[in-house]
Amino acid sequence: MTVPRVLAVAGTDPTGGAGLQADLKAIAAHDGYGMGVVTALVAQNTHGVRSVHVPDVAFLREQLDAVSDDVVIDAVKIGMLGTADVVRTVTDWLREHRPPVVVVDPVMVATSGDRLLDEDAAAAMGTLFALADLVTPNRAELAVLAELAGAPSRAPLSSLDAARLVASTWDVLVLAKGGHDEGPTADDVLVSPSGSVRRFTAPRVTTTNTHGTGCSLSSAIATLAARHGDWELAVGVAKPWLTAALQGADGLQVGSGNGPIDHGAVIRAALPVVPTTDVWWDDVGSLLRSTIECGFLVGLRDGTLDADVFAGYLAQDVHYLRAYERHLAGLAASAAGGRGPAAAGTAGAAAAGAGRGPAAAAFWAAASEGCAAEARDLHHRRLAGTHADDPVHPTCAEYLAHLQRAADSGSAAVLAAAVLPCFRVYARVGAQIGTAPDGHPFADWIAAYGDAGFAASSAEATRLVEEMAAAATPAERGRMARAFRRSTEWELAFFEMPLAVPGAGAGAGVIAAEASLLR
Ligand SMILES: Nc1ncnc2c1ncn2[C@@H]1O[C@H](COP(=O)(O)OP(=O)(O)OP(=O)(O)O)[C@@H](O)[C@H]1O
Ligand SMILES: Cc1ncc(COP(=O)(O)O)c(N)n1
Repeated sequence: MTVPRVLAVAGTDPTGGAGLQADLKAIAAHDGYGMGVVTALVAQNTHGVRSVHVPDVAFLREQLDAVSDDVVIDAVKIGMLGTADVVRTVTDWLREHRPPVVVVDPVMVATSGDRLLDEDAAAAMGTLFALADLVTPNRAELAVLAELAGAPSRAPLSSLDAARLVASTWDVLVLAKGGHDEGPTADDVLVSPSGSVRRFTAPRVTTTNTHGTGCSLSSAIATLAARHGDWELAVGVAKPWLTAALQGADGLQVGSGNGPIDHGAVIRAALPVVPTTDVWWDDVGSLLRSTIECGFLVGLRDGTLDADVFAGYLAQDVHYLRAYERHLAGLAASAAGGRGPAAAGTAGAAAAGAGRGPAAAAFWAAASEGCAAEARDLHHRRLAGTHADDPVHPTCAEYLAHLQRAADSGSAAVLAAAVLPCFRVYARVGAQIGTAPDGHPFADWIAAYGDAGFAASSAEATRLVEEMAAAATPAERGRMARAFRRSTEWELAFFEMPLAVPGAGAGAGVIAAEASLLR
């Protein structure tokens, strides 16, 4: 089954709620390929129409021909036409290039009350209807069309009779929309030229954000009719989609008047939720591969690493852990509501209370204590007498300076993102290295990397950072992402440091080459 190629011929709405912009969203929401020919440029927003510019009809024809000369059109939806000249131009084009599905939404007056079709143009609509499969008037438009079809203006017909008259007059299906009716349901009635009727009912949604419902419904129906080849199926699928879009409308917060419906409501509900920290993790994929493959870790895994090189690495690790321990303690204090990096208080994740509370504080405090114990143990057990007095290597110093900047940023969320790679990279390295055979020179170290408790800590740290990212402002989330990426770069540099050629920058070259674009 190919993706339906659906052309919308309509006016514009720069705020994206109605007209061509809404059409394209509705078509995309139903897995169609949307195309658009502009009949009128409308300066409007959720409060109403400010002005309308109708381009020359010769240009309109050029737009229409540009599409039909090149693309097979499976369905066309016609919306705002504006003037009688435009109606005639579109009608002439349609006579020559009639696609298999033609839906006309006879847009006459906007929700705001502004006229979108000249009075003399309504009369020209009849010839257009005769070329259509389906016409979708609202209540007021149906009354005008019924009059055009010869109904007496002094004794108005019921909606059903008006729809039957319009359908039989132009041999077209009519969907008489009930959005402007009252009652607990919003019912649309599909009437055929022979007078048969099918009612589509939906709960009425309590909202003032109904801008563009008509445009969206007709585009959805055109796309679905092109796919299913059946009008009742098309209306039956489009109607609950529209109801869901209305239910989501208040959540959009677009404009302060009659806002748009949420065209993405149904799709969003079906999309997988991708945690922010997973997005960051994917972003550093190549750094992680370089880390796993670096000479130091390969030597550690296969046991060929020089013991003195390893001791030199551990000496730097001790320097690192002592600072890292302080940052984790800072996060614990901040999570507990005391003095910590968030105390300087930017509005954002910390202010929203994310990643805070006694459990978060206890987690960071335990992690900090774990670090302190690890540093002491390494210092006494592994380094005794060898590298105990090594000065801080520039790579280690720069990584720590990066963590300090994160701590000084005033955002606990940024600091939490900056400390996270140390958890995650080590847990990943542990999982990758697996278990060492008996007698392996670095067996105890490899066991520490692969410790299940450490993997669980990494998962918990990730969960807390995820919470903070979810509550952060976009700007703060961006700073978190960059702090995370930068720390991951430093993790790689740290592993490359022991085997780096002296004077070559000891890993700093990697940072220069792969550094984040923005710090
Ligand atoms: N409050 C509502 N709750 C549920 N459905 C609604 C509501 N308002 C409108 N609808 C539905 O929206 C669709 C459009 O109907 P409506 O009668 O409002 O057309 P319209 O006036 O052409 O739309 P527009 O607001 O774009 O001009 C119909 O399916 C209608 O039943
Ligand atoms: C270009 C254009 N087409 C149609 C409508 C009707 O939509 P609504 O009645 O929801 O304002 C509109 N406002 N603008």
